[in-house]
Amino acid sequence: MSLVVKNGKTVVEGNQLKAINLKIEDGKIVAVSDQDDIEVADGDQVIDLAGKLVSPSLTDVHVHFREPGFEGKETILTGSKAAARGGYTRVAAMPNLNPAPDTPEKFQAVQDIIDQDAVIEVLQYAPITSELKSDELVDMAHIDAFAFTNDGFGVQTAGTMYLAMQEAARVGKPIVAHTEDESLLFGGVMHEGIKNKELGLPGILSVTESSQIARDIHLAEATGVHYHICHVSTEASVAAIRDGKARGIHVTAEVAPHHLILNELDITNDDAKFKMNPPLRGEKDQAALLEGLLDGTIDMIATDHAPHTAEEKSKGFLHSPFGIVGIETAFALMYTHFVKTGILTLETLIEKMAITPTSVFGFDTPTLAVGADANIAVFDLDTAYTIDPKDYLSKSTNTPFNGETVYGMCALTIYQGQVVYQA
Ligand SMILES: NC(=O)N[C@@H](CC(=O)O)C(=O)O
Ligand SMILES: [Zn+2]
Ligand SMILES: [Zn+2]
Repeated sequence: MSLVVKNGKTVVEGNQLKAINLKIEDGKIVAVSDQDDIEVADGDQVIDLAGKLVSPSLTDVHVHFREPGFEGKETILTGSKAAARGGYTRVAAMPNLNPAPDTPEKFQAVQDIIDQDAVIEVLQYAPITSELKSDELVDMAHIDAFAFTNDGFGVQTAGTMYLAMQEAARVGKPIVAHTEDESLLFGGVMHEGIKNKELGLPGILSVTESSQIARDIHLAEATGVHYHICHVSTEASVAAIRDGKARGIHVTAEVAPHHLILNELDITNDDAKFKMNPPLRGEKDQAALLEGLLDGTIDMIATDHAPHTAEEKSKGFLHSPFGIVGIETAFALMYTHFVKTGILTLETLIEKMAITPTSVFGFDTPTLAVGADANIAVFDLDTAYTIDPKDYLSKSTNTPFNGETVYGMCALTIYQGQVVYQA
């Protein structure tokens, strides 16, 4: 039995679309046509897309699925279903878990849950240091992760980071970094700018992030490692990355939709739905992130999907955990704020959400060509949708975007030829 997906549209270039019809068999795309001429045999399943956008499915290199240890917030099953609802068929999950997967055995235990429960491809990161504390390196040669990261925490000393990068370079794996110098934190919970003063809350300086990025870019140069930076949030960070790239250092970076769409002035009150790490920054930072995305300094969009329970998030900026969910709404929010407004083309958006997240890490790059794996996302660009927490497949609903009306919600996701989400 085959699956025929007809009457879609796909991007040719920029915002230019053309008709597309596809036939899928045994997990592969076996026919592609711009005419409605694909043969349908008895028993084939046919899905009529009525003009919706067909894209290679998305990849998110930064999610938190919380299993093992924090299953009340999310699990690999619920997180992967939520990702499928967002149009993703590949995600990379952060290792700030309990226990952290910092030995081959603990890593394999998470892999076993993924093998059993994940509805899409879930790649698990391993920590850089034991228990994500900044001293003892994990056994990088014997942990089967595609990359190492202490996300949630910065690596606090240059010496530890230097040794980690040296070893990662030796085993041919990237170092992925949450950059935060804790000696520059001073108890901050919100960007040190305008809003924290209005609300009387301790601020997080921009240099808390950018000084560690500058340090690490020099260390990456010295060690030759592929150094990838998580959730870049400040103007100075973008400048440091631009400079590093210009000097030929192997540095790559991601930005989260919330840092592109919002800034500190969007925070209405002491409500932790706006609390994430790094924080919503100033207007100049927001503009610099967009500029960095457009000029290629920032390679990709990653959601930093960080689920927390409503109870945990009810305690204001001082006492709630950092983080917001994002994987179910990232494409629609980006489409609504940047493509519909003419700032990004549809081609660029797909590039930053489906193509560069794969090419940067050496994963298979998805295409809509005959012979390719049938990993496909379909987005409805024409129907308005109000983001409703009741619709989430994630266990958690902590985001400031609930209630916002958007275009571009995912209508269908196909992973290895199987429908893993249908609206
Ligand atoms: N981004 C966040 O605010 N929180 C993340 C940790 C992280 O990504 O640093 C989390 O695990 O909740
Ligand atoms: Zn982080
Ligand atoms: Zn994170």
